[in-house]
Amino acid sequence: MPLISKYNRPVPRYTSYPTVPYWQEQIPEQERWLSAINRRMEENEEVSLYVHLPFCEKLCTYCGCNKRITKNHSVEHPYIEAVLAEFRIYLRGLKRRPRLKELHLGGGTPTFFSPAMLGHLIDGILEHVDVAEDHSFGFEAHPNSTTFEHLETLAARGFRRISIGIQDFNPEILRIINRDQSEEDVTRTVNDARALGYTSINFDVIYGLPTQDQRDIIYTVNKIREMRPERIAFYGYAHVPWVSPGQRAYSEKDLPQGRDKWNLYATGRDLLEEAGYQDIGLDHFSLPEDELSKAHQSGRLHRNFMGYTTADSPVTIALGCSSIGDSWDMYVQNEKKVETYQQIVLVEDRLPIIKGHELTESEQKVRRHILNLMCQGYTEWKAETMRCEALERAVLQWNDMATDGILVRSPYRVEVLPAGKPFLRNVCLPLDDHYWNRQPQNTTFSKAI
Ligand SMILES: C=Cc1c2[nH]c(c1C)Cc1[nH]c(c(CCC(=O)O)c1C)Cc1[nH]c(c(C)c1CCC(=O)O)Cc1[nH]c(c(C)c1C=C)C2
Ligand SMILES: C[C@H]1O[C@@H](n2cnc3c(N)ncnc32)[C@H](O)[C@@H]1O
Ligand code: MET
Ligand code: SF4
Repeated sequence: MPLISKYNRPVPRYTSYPTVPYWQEQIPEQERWLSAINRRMEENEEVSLYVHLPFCEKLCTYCGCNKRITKNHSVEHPYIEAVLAEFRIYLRGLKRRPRLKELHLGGGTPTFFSPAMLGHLIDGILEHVDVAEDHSFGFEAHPNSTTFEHLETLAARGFRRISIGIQDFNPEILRIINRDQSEEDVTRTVNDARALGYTSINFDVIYGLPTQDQRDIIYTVNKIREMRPERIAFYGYAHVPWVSPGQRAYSEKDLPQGRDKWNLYATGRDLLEEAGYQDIGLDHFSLPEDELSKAHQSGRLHRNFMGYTTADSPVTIALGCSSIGDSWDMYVQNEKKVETYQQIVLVEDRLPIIKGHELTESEQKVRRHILNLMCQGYTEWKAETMRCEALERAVLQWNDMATDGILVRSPYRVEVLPAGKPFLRNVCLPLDDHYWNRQPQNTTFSKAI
């Protein structure tokens, strides 16, 4: 397939636009960020809350997330106190009482924390907010540390969604990526979650792990078919050893690349579709009865830093180290180092913002087009409000892509074809003014496939 060689180059994942490497130099002021949130909340007091819980007991060598490895659980208490202190700083600055629509505990490993500590965290948040009737609360679970008590504690506080890190089911692959997890751990977590009333279970799975081959993907997808989680995040392994030195633990020669990696993806996708999962766009599959599939069909899909969601993008307040907040016209990111984060919040009593970006009007339009492509597979600009300069360059490049058969063009419209779905990131690239003004060094983004 020649398309692979043409499109398999470093491309941003577009979890944000502009992407983080192109954010402004200056650090945004706390007051500016608070007024951006307040402005947004004047129209809609709903809030999406993300809490980053960075600790893990053991390093999975492929991991590209912001995490801290330790077996010392005395870190739990000061960290939770810092998160609650950070939330209180927000509450002081907000003009309205938030109505909590989404709550997501990400990591690192939220289940590193004891159930009691997580209960304390959630209670400390819920006491200051109203909860939206159609709220969606979820957390990331490591199968080897998720107990019945964790699931029970969070279910009692309104959690109905759980995302389980699987990566691969083959014990040999798990050994190579230094991951302690058994099939029994996963089955137990899934069964307990279902028994406790969780309605949406997600599995994170990765293709392209070191030494992973067709048999591993088939084996893994067959296990998925048996357990039937509502959603699958099927990620391509991102090799970024300059950010995640743990990835130097294995030889690059063992990484499936190019056509081999593509075939792993294609096999996984075909088997998932055969089992009734729908491809809803970049990396994500879901069963037709799941909210995500329904939102996809009715055009209500939204995408944020954590993947796809169904909400109409309320403001995201992000707590914890390295978290990213988003008011649609502004992003901020928190200090990444645990100790510095805690010092700023607990001692200096201010928000730990270390970078951010205020979007210009044209950046907001580009962001809208990228979201449309990622969430609906098409975008349009007949309306004056959707026009921006970036489209002039984009249209030229899209016309070329149309001849490759990955998208169709019509006046004021571009639509990605099924054959183009794996190249969604490439279809967004022509819109990225920052990228074309200043092309990055090779060590910024991971490859498309
Ligand atoms: C739980 C771990 C997380 C994963 N992604 C994120 C978290 C917290 C959120 C995230 N992902 C990226 C950014 C940077 C934002 C941007 O530039 O727009 C954030 C905040 C993008 C990203 N993700 C990975 C890499 C290498 C990059 C940057 C470069 C690029 O755009 O390619 C690796 C990676 N991390 C996660 C996944 C699923 C993943 C790759 C598939 C989890
Ligand atoms: C949160 C999820 O992110 C995925 N994840 C973490 N690191 C990487 C990487 N380097 N490449 C691809 N996916 C990754 C895992 O599947 C994890 O469960
Ligand atoms: N840490 C958990 C796991 O690996 C959750 C996903 S990775 C952030 O299973
Ligand atoms: S994959 Fe999950 S458990 Fe493993 S190091 Fe990354 S955050 Fe921790």
